Amino acid sequence: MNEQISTYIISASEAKSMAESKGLTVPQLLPSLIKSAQHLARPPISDFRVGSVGLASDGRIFFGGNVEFPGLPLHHSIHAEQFLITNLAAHGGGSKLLYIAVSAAPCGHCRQFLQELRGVSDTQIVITDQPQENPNYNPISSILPNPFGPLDLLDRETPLILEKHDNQLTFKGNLDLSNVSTELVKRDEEELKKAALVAARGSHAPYSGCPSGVALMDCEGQVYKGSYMESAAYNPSMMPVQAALVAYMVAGGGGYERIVAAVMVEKEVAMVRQEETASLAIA
Ligand SMILES: O=c1ccn([C@H]2C[C@H](O)[C@@H](CO)O2)c(=O)[nH]1
Ligand SMILES: [Zn+2]
Repeated sequence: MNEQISTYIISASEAKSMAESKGLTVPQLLPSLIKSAQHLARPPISDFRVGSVGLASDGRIFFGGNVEFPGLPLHHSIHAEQFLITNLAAHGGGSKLLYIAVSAAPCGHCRQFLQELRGVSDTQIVITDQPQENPNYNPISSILPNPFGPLDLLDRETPLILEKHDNQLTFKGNLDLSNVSTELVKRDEEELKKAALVAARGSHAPYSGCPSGVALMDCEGQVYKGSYMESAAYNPSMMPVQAALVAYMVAGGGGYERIVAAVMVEKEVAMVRQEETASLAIA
């Protein structure tokens, strides 16, 4: 009954059969997966494991866990809900978030970050550590009434976080790769560079107009990319290194020491720059 799941995405067919075998609907299944999501968390500072599990409109289940980074300022941490949204944005193919279960009440930043999803007030949320015996789903609007969100700043046509973005960025000339490990062969450098550009093109940065993306490479030459994602309220934004680390973990990446190279792409002249913060995070 309580088997541990060590994957960050469950296919629609598997989700359906898991639910059926327990006599549950798929939304009812989510709270039973919270322990597995908590198991995926990496919180060496707080030792407080937060798990989140979401059901997407394509029937797949997406996981998120909180991630903390010793040696970095606390605002570099990834909250479980943010992890889940980043996972869904990267792998959901435009699917919406219909249901979300979280182990603990989401903080203010997470409630705000969720506003980046179009129509999220209708998404149903359940908080599993609440005192009542059978916690129920309620709309997100019940935990953040009177929200400030993307439509306060953008027109309705601007793509939101789970929608397709193409920022039309291109390289001006040869990218300076002098910071990239010299052990990397030219082919790997090119691949990393291209992946970071793809990530920057997919970045959700409608508020600053300064998209960015990061690509990481592990010691086996595997590449993981992450797109910067802004929040209408600015501070709960998801930085590109963190987004790439989410991709690394979702793909089953192990310890961070296996990451041997990183490339970040952003506009040459940008009001909002990631370079210094990104360098701090990957040092
Ligand atoms: O909404 C929240 C609130 C907190 N945390 C994490 C952040 C940090 O790693 C730990 C303690 O705050 O819990 C989340 O993941 N989500
Ligand atoms: Zn939070």
